[in-house]
Amino acid sequence: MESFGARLHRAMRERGPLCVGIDPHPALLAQWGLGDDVAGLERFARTVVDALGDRVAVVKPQSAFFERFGSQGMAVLESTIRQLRNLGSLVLLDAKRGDIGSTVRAYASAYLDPSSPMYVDAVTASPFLGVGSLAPMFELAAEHGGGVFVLALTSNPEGASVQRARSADGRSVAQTVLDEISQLNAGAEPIGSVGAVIGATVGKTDCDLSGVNGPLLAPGLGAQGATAADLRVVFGSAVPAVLPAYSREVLGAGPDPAALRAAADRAVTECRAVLAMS
Ligand SMILES: O=c1ccn([C@@H]2O[C@H](COP(=O)(O)O)[C@@H](O)[C@H]2O)c(=O)[nH]1
Repeated sequence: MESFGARLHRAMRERGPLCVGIDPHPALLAQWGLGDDVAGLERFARTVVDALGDRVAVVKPQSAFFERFGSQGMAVLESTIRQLRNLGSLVLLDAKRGDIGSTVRAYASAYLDPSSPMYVDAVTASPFLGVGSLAPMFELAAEHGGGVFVLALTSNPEGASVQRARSADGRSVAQTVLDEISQLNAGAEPIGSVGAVIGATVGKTDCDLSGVNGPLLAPGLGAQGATAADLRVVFGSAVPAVLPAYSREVLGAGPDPAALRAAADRAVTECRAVLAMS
């Protein structure tokens, strides 16, 4: 069975280094002429899937925008995941799950067990209860060729006070998370299946990314103010491992499918230029 790292590596080579989020904000639904209701949610998600599902390497539905419509929203999320998988893009569910290990086991079976209706290629996870508490996710991902992206240095300004704080041995919390990811990915080729989330907005960091050997998901581009050029500043020589992520910047071009595709193409061209410079 092919690992998530290998599948992602190939998808980025074939389709370009880009992750597009499906974030149906109420303001975007209105901008697209859709209601802030389940029918609007369904139409929004379907339009993004049809426009981008066969050309973007990774699509990242943001679970929160589906959850807010209860069980009907979750049904839309399930069918969105299914449609994306049929069109060949990798599905990264942005759910940022984390808990004590016995509960994480349930999250793992919800998202990383192929028999689950919510089965995706990869999921985002929060390490606030310790990276080790996420072990059931890492184990199930490894068993079924899935991936896990662990928050390290998030794109929001509030993250720094926790993530840049120093732990007892002098390393930042973010570096501690990255070092644990490095151990999980050690020896993996072409790249490991446990990724780190590092915002494109965070500026120069003193983090050592050289041993991570996993994908580096970079949200914060576009609507949050970061540009493709910032990727070099944040990631330095690790920039080839970056998976740039855009949501509102691309979605704002909709609902015209051709305009959505053009926005995604622009993003991939800009990012490819930066990633190729290293
Ligand atoms: O550090 C993080 C982690 C996750 N996100 C998520 O990414 C998208 C960003 O949306 P934009 O419209 O491109 O700003 C959103 O779903 C966030 O929850 C993040 O922004 N930062």
